[in-house]
Amino acid sequence: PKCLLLNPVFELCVAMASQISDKKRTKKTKKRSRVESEEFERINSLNWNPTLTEKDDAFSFLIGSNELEGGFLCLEEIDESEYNLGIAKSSGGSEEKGKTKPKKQKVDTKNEELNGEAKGESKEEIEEVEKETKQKKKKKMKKKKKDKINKDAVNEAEGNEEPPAVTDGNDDQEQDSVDETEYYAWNELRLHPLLMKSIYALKFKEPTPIQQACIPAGSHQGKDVVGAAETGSGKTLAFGLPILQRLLEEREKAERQLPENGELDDKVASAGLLRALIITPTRELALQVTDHLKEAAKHSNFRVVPIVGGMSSEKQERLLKTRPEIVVGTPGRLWELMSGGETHLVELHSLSFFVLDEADRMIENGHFHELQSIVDMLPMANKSTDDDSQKSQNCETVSSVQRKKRQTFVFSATIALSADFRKKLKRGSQKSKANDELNSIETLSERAGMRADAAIIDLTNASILANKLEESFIDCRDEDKDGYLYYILSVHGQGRTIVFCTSIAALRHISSLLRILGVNVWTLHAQMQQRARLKAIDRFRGHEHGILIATDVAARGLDIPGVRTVIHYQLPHSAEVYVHRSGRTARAHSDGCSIALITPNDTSKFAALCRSFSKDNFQRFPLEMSYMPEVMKRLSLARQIDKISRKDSQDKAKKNWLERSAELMELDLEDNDSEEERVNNHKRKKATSAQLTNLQEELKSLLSRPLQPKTFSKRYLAGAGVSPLLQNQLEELARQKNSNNSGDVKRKKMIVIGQDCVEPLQALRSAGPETKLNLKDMAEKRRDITELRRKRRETKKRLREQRRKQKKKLQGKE
Ligand SMILES: Nc1ncnc2c1ncn2[C@@H]1O[C@H](COP(=O)(O)OP(=O)(O)OP(=O)(O)O)[C@@H](O)[C@H]1O
Repeated sequence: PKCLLLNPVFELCVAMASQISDKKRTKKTKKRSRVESEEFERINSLNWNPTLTEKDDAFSFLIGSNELEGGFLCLEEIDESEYNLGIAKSSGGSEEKGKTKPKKQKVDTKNEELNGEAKGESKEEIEEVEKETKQKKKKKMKKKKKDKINKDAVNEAEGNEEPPAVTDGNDDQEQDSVDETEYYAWNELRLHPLLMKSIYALKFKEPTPIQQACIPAGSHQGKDVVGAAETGSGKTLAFGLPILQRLLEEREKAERQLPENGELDDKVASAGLLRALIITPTRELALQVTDHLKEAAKHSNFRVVPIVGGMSSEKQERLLKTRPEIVVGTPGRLWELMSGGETHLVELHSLSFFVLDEADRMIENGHFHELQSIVDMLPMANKSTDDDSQKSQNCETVSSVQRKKRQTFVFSATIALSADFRKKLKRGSQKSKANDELNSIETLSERAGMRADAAIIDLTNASILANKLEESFIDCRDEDKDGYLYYILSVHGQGRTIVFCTSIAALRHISSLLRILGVNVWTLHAQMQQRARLKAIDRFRGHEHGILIATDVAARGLDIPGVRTVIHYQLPHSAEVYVHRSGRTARAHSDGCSIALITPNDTSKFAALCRSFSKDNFQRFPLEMSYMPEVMKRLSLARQIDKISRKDSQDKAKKNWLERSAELMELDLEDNDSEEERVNNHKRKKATSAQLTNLQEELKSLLSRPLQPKTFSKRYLAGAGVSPLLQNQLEELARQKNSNNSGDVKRKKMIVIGQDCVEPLQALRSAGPETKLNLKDMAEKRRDITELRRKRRETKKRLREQRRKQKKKLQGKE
């Protein structure tokens, strides 16, 4: 912060501290660097092969790898034990300190052993080094304590906030295995060493732009933040790290004060109180954010608990009894517990951070009533005490200090920031309209207590879409959609794919068809049980080429590495949802592509979508039409099978319902059918069942072969679905045969089917620019169609009028 930089005494202290730590680090690393420089010289002398492909490079996974270990919490895993129910309820910093110590020692020894082994030192030498290190450590700890006290005195005299501790790399030997220089981009953000430890573990080499912008504003300047950045750009840590940073600083400050005046600081006394409340629109997102923050808070021992619907309230109340500092939840369940007077959730006087993730979704229907109630319960600096006590009936004491200090973070990839956002905030803070509905981001932020000097960080570009996302579309008739979907999934089914539908009916329709066609898919929609929802995501996550068919419940926030393709089977209702859906791919440092299936009815919607992203041309997804006859043949069989099976299960369900109802009412069901009808029914059933068997067998035989283009003949070699090695061998064989037949012009070349079995992004990239669709052409075509329709309507009207007149004339004559 500026105030710290302006303070010469503080600057001097920091400079001295960093000099001392630099000297120590130099001594320690001297020996190691000698060994390393020899090794570097040897490596430098080796020939570098620039043609080495990423595939051949055994170490390519180290570069730009995004296979991050995230992991969803399965419902079965959400257990009290995970949230340290054993921890004493008011766990102060000292307790946590005590808890971490033995672990530290264990890690130290382990690392020292490893270091010793690596350098090939003798046992005596290792012991000597160990002794020396221990002595140095003791001396250092003493000095550090002294320094801290001095620094604190200076800071307090100058009225400054405590700067984050400067790490010298010796505190924790665990960091020795990490090359800190690779993480130099984080230095500017001056994060607490315990947070840096988590960042090393996560292997995030540098902060993302939104993190770079939000961390100083949110942590060191203590500002409210409105953050907008593309999907997958790391917004969770952009608000998560400032929260953890400030909580750590507070804890350390209070711990230092303890031995001096012998009294507990307010904030230490409030340990075990709710400090941060994070609200997300979906349960899956809440669990994911919890997971992510837990990783970041791993070394600082702050507890993060998810409170979401679909789990038993009692279980969640038990989790809240552990008094976690950070709660992440969805508005519905949070409000249910808050309105029921859940102690931990209504003690809001201690709340220092209020976060709205995916804020623009919160103001949409279905969320804002509960959210409004939660927001109204927050102690506000600009409300009168009467108002407060009325609004927060269950809220206990309201400390004005906490009220003033609460920070509000509002984040989304598609925040619709109006030009006079700041002005509105300012006006709002002077005159709050109690009856306003939270139907805009501005009113929502204002009512949540956002201050007028909030940092507004908007890093979205004109198109709002992720940078590394390639978009495309397929224009088709309604009845061909299923065919194209099956085509993409079978010819280009590489990597993970999410297929988005707008309605659950459409989701059920395509998932049933695809399963009949032998494509393994998982489904996710809001009507599913929470346990099944989490299981579907877990399974999808666990399968390299998994396919998830989902409604927009999965559109926001879901972070699954390796999602290569997003297919919009039905276009979403808004541009925002399109952005979020497409944002499930091309996350962090990865790329990906989206494919929209556009029917004639969708064209105007699609054009509006393109306009809102300032795009005037869109790429057509390249299709190999010779596959389509085979695709449609399979699809036709699958549709017939689906129809028969559906009818059968409907009949069974109806019969079961009738029988159950009769049983409940203690009635006997009479069979009114005549003998003839019964025989006919039986015959019909038998015929249907035989038809079903035939269809299934026919489809089975088609599915046993790879998908073939129409011109398939002996000259083609089937290569789809085979291993890459066999594929190469087949291609080589085809090349040999082609070169042998080169004189025969009439004979077709031998082609290996499946050689275009590449992921959609690759197919799109190799398709070339000629496949781009100009939106202006599209608009012209649309105008022509509208004109044609208008003319048709007019002709019809004229004809109707003529007929009416003729009829009248005839009646007059009669
Ligand atoms: N500094 C970083 N370096 C590398 N990866 C990061 C970094 N920060 C976060 N990530 C990873 O990037 C991915 C996306 O992060 P996150 O879910 O926070 O994005 P987001 O911006 O909230 O996306 P969305 O708008 O879709 O919700 C996650 O897998 C996360 O672990």
